[in-house]
Amino acid sequence: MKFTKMQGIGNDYVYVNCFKEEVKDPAAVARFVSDRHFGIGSDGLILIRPSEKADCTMDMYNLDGSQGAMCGNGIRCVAKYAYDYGIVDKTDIAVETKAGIKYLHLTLKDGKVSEVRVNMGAPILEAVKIPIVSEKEQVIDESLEVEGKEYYITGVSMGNPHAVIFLDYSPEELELEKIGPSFENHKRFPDRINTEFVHVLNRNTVEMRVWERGSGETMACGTGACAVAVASILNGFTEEEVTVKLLGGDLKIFWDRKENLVYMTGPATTVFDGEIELPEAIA
Ligand SMILES: N[C@H](CCC[C@H](N)C(=O)O)C(=O)O
Repeated sequence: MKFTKMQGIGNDYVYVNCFKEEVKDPAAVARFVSDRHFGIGSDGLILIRPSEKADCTMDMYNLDGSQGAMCGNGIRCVAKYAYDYGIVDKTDIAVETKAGIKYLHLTLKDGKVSEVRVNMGAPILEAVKIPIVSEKEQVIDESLEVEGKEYYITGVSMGNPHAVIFLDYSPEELELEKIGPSFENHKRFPDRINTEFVHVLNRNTVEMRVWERGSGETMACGTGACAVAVASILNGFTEEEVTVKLLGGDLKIFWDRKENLVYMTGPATTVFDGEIELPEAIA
């Protein structure tokens, strides 16, 4: 199977061009290729497939084989891939996802994609649509007990579910691998959840770490950064333009409250092209 390894501020996936390749069992292939010792090593698998309604379709699978509806760092790389590998010959691109069609703009420098701006659509705040079990219609700064400790979460979906927690200290002090799974699998999250731990630095800047549903801690999460910016604005901590500092780099998020649309701007990088022999059982 031919693939391209790409990363968006360190959130790395194996990309397969399904205009040319066929992947019969994406969940199993995701688990195999993601393994950093027996496979290629990645946060998951992204299939780039034809679409009837857009320039292409993005299907995203986490490291554990579960499918996510949307992937922010991933969709920037899909747009760059589509341009670089000739699926499109324009810089305004539409990508179909399970969270609807997303519209992207590629910025070129010396003919190369240097930055990608994504219209991520409207944030979803209704608890039942995230989903998060709650008595209230929205989950804003709501208490959640995890392993006997009380945290306060703000729930936002960007097509995939997020619980945002604000700390008054740097998230680098957290032992994420210890507490992450307890959030991910908490009974109040029927579809599991991506959890972001945030420290507000000023009215336009926050720093965060993320424990992703199905992938564990990643260097960055685009939809997570959008959820963090929305939660920061809802809680009155920042302005509508927020620089989100993640382990792998920064993303610029703008929540246009008038249009109720979230824009994410960041890089997309191709690491290498490769070919891998899949085990017979999943080939
Ligand atoms: N890393 C991705 C998000 C993956 C979300 C996935 N973990 C799920 O929702 O199951 C991003 O850049 O948005």
